[in-house]
Amino acid sequence: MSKVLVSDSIDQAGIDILSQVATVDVKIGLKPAQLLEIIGEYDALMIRSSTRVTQEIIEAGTQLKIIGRAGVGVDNVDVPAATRRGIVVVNSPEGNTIAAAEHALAMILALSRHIPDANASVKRGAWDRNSFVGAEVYKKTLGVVGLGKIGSHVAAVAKTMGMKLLAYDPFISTERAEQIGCQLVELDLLFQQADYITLHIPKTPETTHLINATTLAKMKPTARIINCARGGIIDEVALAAALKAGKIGGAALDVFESEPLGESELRSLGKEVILTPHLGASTAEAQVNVAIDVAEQIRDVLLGLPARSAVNIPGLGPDVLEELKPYMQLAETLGNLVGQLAGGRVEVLNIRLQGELATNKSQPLVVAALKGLLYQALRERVNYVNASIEAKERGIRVIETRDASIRDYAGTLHLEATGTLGTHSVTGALLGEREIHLTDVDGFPINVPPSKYMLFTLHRDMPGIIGKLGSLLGSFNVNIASMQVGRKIVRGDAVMALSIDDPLPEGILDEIIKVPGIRDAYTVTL
Ligand SMILES: NC(=O)c1ccc[n+]([C@@H]2O[C@H](COP(=O)([O-])OP(=O)(O)OC[C@H]3O[C@@H](n4cnc5c(N)ncnc54)[C@H](O)[C@@H]3O)[C@@H](O)[C@H]2O)c1
Ligand SMILES: O=C(O)[C@H](O)COP(=O)(O)O
Repeated sequence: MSKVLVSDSIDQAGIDILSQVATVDVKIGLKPAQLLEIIGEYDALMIRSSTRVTQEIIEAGTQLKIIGRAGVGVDNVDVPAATRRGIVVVNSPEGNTIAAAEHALAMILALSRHIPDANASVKRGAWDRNSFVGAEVYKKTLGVVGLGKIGSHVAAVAKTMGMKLLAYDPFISTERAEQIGCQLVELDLLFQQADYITLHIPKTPETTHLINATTLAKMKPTARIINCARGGIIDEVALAAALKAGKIGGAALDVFESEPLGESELRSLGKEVILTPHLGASTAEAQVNVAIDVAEQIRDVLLGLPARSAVNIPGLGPDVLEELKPYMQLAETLGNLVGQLAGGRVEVLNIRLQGELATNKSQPLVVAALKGLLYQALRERVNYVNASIEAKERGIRVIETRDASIRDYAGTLHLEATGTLGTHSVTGALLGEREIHLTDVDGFPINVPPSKYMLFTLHRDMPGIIGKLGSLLGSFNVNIASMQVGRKIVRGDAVMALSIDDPLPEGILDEIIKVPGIRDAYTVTL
């Protein structure tokens, strides 16, 4: 049975799903050295934002197949290191969207009405109604930096509170922003005009310290800034200095450059600052959502199925996956087959996506074909995550073409590879919902389902050749399960595809090509 390590606090709903297929160990609060010591035992790791999955951890995780992040941000995971090792990294892109957005909205209102400090003063026994006079958000300007899932929800709710909305997001169209009721503006203008600035962007090299002494100086002295996105987007030292000097009105932070927050000037500031310990996703509802979402993906990957929200398998979103799933196996089988026909050291792989597969959405099929192609060399070490990198590192030139006009089946895949045994090609399609059929080998039309052990011959179409091959195989005790000949013209060149029950014994290929009329023979194991 597989083993899963859960190293951050995850809702029981997720643990229950994992337990269907694996032994689950919940070990929260492990020190990096402790995690390093035990990670080698596990097939999957499930985390939130507290566990740092470094390159060292990934390298020690020799059995790891998947790292599941029960939340959105994967900045605590060395994703490139996982990708190189072929480990799938999955997250829950939407499970905590509402929770994080509502936390940001709560911060806006709490900051405006000094709720935390007023509450603390009453609890201390005071009844001070003068120190906590607040501000209304109605008719104020909210600047939303990052108009993605969370930013859009914040904007939509803020609109209903009567706020004017400005937004900055270089990757969002003006139309989309207008749909949400936001005016897209340049960042400087947003900084200058906003009464509230709320951040909903990822932490990237471009966004690190986006809020710094220079940008803070552009804001209104009354501006309040909210960060429920990622620590490090704000330069905390510069923010504390600006708050102290009265150059900015307030700040509400849920995330910090270093978590847990250590010694910080921010802790000593008054009611103009609210600090929460990374609680954006901490609602009962969000925790159930993310735990189920990620546990299901871990379960699927452990069962050999693809994950729907893998961050390191581009293009394999849930909708695409649903449509392409049956074709992934076809692409993999054809890749494996053509790789063996072409022999080792494949230099070029031509992939033509035909018929209904001739769309950009079919990109994962290219990855699946590469996975199949590399299987002979890498076995279980190649997967959807690292197939493209491995192909690149082996210097395989991949040429993709699309041809929607080829419509002999709904969708067909044509692969041609050049390797040590020359250039060979295969074409395949699905019959019915998911039955894989080879429809062409080396340009000769055939119609056979692939089987585990196969033999292909290139021969002259002439009387007696099938009988001679059958007798030869019989003399080596090889049982033929099915056989089909593909030819273009009578008595011209032809291809024979045989499914056999066992692997071909050593040396028999040399005997086969001695049969008069047979020019070449290839055996493959799929
Ligand atoms: N505090 C929490 O507990 C909590 C919970 C969930 C998510 N988050 C964080 O919130 C942030 C937003 O999450 P989301 O789900 O809305 O992500 P998302 O991907 O849906 O949206 C991010 C948006 O940022 C935009 N963007 C990227 N780079 C930008 C840049 N340089 N300037 C302006 N915009 C840029 C993108 O175009 C996108 O629209 C992430 O950092 C995520 O990790 C925090
Ligand atoms: O990226 C996220 O999903 C949030 O930062 C939530 O983090 P958490 O799961 O550790 O609460």
